[in-house]
Amino acid sequence: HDDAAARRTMEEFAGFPASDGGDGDRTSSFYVDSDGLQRQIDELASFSDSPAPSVTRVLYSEKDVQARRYIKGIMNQLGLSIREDAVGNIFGRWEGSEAGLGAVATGSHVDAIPFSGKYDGVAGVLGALEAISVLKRSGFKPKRSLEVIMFTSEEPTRFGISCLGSRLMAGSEELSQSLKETVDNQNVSFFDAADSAGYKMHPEDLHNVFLKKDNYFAFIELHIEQGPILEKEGIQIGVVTAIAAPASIKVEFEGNGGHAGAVLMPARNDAGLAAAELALAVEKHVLESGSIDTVGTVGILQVHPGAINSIPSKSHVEIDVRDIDEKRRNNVIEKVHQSAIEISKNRGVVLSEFKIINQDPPALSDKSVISTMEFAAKQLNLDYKLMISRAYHDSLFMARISPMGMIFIPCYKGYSHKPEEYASPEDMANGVKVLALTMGRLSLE
Ligand SMILES: NC(=O)N[C@@H](O)C(=O)O
Ligand SMILES: [Mn+2]
Ligand SMILES: [Mn+2]
Repeated sequence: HDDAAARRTMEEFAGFPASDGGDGDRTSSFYVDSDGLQRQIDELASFSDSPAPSVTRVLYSEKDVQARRYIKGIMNQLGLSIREDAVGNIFGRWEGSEAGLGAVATGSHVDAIPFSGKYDGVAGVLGALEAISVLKRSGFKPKRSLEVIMFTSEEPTRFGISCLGSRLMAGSEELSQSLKETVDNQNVSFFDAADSAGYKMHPEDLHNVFLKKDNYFAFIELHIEQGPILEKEGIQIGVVTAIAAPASIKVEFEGNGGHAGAVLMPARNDAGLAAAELALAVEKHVLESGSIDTVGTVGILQVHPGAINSIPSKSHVEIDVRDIDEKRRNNVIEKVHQSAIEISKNRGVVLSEFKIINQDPPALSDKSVISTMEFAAKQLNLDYKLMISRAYHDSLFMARISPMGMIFIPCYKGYSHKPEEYASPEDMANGVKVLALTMGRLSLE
């Protein structure tokens, strides 16, 4: 990919001759410090509650606080003005010449589910900060301000709520209410956990997290694809056109438990078997949806008391169902609910909870943001592919308050949510350049 084209574009943007220092010239207009970026990715991965190469970084944990401090350190070095809202969404701003105009924002998350990798979310935070460096190095002067956001809790790990920070930014009254009763599996309340991480707040402060609809002119998120398509097809950039609709359900069964030896099979009301049967029912309904785009996962299945010689008296199941077609997904959810009721009847156990935690609509990327990302990839002579995201992202909610777009880069065998997750420095650099060019261009609109 030739930087000359990018340099010409930057000159058009910036309206001044960019230096043409040639190879290795750190000041050349479009230089990505790949080594520096990789160093940051590795350093951030060290803030983990699980051994390398895995990363575990749960919301408001000590490691999360360390990671937040690390990100603010880089924002400081870049001379960005830093703001944090009540729940700890962190904003680093590069003031534009027309600060009154809606800013162009980018960002992602640094929280990581148990035993995952070091690129999910991180690529879109450290990569975004490097994109700002690229623009600053090129001498670019923004008109609209540029803002890098580190969202609080994209992963649903601690409180079962995904995209907690971006949902609130997008004005989720429902969430601001439910957080008042929300506790984690150690019975720690959301507010006590936030307080332990330095985010002391009162429930009514949650409304201050809400952002106005036209707060941002555009929001773009850089992310690893988390699927195998780009790598398989040898394409460098994914231009995301839509994000699939995620839903998550919590189910609890209660039976009467008892002695594994003394209670004969006909006399049992086994909550564990009810959970197992429901897990298979989820798979059945998803496979019968008639579309490959419907996916269903039982990522959490727990039985109580959890003793080999005790019949499970309680079971806890958490189900993740997604599809790019909201109606088709909701049909599956309804069928799963019917199965849960049937199973509880057939097995004489109580369906003590069937709670839909979230049932979000899919999001569409904004056409003009898409064409700007396509323009940027072309300028950089990078092949790109229009594609949908099956994973959800903070972009799903930012789309509610801002024209949204996402940039995907290939990742090794499409691995994600596991330690083997990997994106090459070259692919990271490509993503950073497309993001920088896209933000630069949108900032001048
Ligand atoms: N991008 C990403 O991994 N988001 C997840 O939280 C998900 O489950 O999709
Ligand atoms: Mn993730
Ligand atoms: Mn992510």
